[in-house]
Amino acid sequence: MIALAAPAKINLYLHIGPVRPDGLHDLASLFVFARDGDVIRVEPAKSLSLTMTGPYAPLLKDLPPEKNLVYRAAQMLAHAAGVEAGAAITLEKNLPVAAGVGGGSADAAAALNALVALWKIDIGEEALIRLAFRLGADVPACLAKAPVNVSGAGERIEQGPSLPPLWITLVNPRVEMPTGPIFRAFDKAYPAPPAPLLANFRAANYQQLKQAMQATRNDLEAFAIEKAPVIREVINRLAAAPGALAARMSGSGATCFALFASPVSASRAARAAQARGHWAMASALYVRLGDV
Ligand SMILES: C[C@@](CO)(OP(=O)(O)O)[C@H](O)COP(=O)(O)OP(=O)(O)OC[C@H]1O[C@@H](n2ccc(N)nc2=O)[C@H](O)[C@@H]1O
Ligand SMILES: Nc1ncnc2c1ncn2[C@@H]1O[C@H](COP(=O)(O)OP(=O)(O)O)[C@@H](O)[C@H]1O
Repeated sequence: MIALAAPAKINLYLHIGPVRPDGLHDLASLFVFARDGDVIRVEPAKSLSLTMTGPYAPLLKDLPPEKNLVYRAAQMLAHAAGVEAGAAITLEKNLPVAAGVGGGSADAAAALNALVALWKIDIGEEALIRLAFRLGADVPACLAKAPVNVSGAGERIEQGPSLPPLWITLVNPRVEMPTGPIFRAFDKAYPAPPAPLLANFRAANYQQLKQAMQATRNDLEAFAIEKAPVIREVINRLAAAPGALAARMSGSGATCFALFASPVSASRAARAAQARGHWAMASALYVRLGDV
């Protein structure tokens, strides 16, 4: 049996540009990953099957298997590599769904990595990235767990900066925020945005990290707040939490995050959010390549 973490993805910043001919937006982002999230387990089997466990599994139970990103990842990989064997896949779904923390993308990426190992497939990195991108714009970046600079619509990935040790608190006010409509609201407000630029995100220490966060933004935040004003309150509370270095929304929302230099401060902020009835999780971040 092979078990792989499918960690929560966080966009430390997210700069959005124009729509491309393929309908996706050009973007520039720094993706980082928490040490916790969903878990994928794969075992040899004659055919392909998917079992779901965990607190958010019930939200996906009505999704037909061929729409589940994990099952689709397995089917596409088997087809691309000419694999006849099956796999018994288990998805432990701990992350909220349609939440801006890339749960489905992380699951798909972990399933690809796990099945490449289980089926002993010799697939090059570039071919795996191309296959991942067909599953979802975020999936290629989720193949890595270290910080990555992401551009294109998600298919261009480069090693990101090393960061100081960081802990993160993720808070979701239990609002589902489908990604497509948020991009469409952005298009209405900015019919001709400039090309998005990767930030020169230097963050060798906490002071630089704070400055780098102040110099960047999440271009989708205002549009998610329009749909769910509670997001603004969540960000303000996180920013005011003792020890918070920065707070922002991730992806298209509604999950927001704060960064901390100490695990105790991160856990305290998560407990405060849970006491208000929100979903919250505190975790360490993968901050450099050697971490993973
Ligand atoms: C916004 C981001 C930032 O990391 O994250 P999430 O909020 O989804 O976690 C991503 O770009 C989301 O990636 P992902 O969730 O994989 O998107 P997909 O399933 O490929 O696309 C869902 C929809 O989002 C829009 N979309 C997505 C990516 C992109 N670069 N441009 C887009 O316009 C399209 O309308 C698309 O139909
Ligand atoms: N394994 C999966 N986990 C979560 N969502 C999935 C999965 N497979 C398919 N989906 C679909 O993908 C959509 C986006 O989910 P998710 O990746 O959690 O959100 P986001 O892209 O905002 O982070 C969900 O609404 C769901 O219908």
